[in-house]
Amino acid sequence: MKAEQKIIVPLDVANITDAIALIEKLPQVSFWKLGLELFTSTGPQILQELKSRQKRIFLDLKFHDIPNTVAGACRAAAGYGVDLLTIHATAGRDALKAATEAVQTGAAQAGVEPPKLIAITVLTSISSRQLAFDLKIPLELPEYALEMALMAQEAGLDGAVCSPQEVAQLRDSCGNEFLLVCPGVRPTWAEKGDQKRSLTPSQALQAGANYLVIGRPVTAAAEPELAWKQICEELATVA
Ligand SMILES: O=C(O)c1cc(=O)[nH]c(=O)n1[C@@H]1O[C@H](COP(=O)(O)O)[C@@H](O)[C@H]1O
Repeated sequence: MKAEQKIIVPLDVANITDAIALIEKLPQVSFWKLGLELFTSTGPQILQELKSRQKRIFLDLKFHDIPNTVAGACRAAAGYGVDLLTIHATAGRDALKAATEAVQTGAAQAGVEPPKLIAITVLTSISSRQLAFDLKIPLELPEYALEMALMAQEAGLDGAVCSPQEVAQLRDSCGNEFLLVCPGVRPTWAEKGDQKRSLTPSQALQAGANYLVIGRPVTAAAEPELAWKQICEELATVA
């Protein structure tokens, strides 16, 4: 796979018009993420736009609820025929197992390929200090992220979302088949914004990430195409 196919760009925009404008501004992007903002504002409508352009789709709805409810949501989401789907590991082992089964059922009922189900370990906007003081988690952040990933793996999920700072450790412990997706990626020239545990694209890939989610460094750049090109050039040096 070419390095640029490992970059997922989020459609973090308010409406379908802005989403289509972004997709058309960056025709080189082959993998798009549909997240909470756009899905809440416009529903699944944008999925058809992406499919008609042969794009891969990460449906990032970050489910977090009781087992019965996440199972229902996963069944419905799997029916859309997307490539990746998220759930929070902190929904717990029973919810993760129920979700794993539900994506298979939902996809089979719709006659589509099931998505890879991946678990959020610790959001990349959370610092070690916030994990300890606000969320009252007594483990060190890397250890906690690893525990969440291992629980997801035991529950039968396909992979996890983690920050680039934990990806090497997760890769070592979870093996090569486990999909590791890293947001919180920042080229040296980009602002961090609300991301607390970032590394550069080349560092994240070298550390073992399968995919990088890179949003604002590209989408909020004065020249998004140029920013995309710079990131691809950086990645080509490691791929
Ligand atoms: O699930 C995600 O994609 C995700 C998990 C996480 O821990 N941190 C995180 O930033 N994300 C998403 O990754 C994207 C990062 O965007 P930028 O910070 O603009 O690069 C956003 O769409 C977030 O919703």
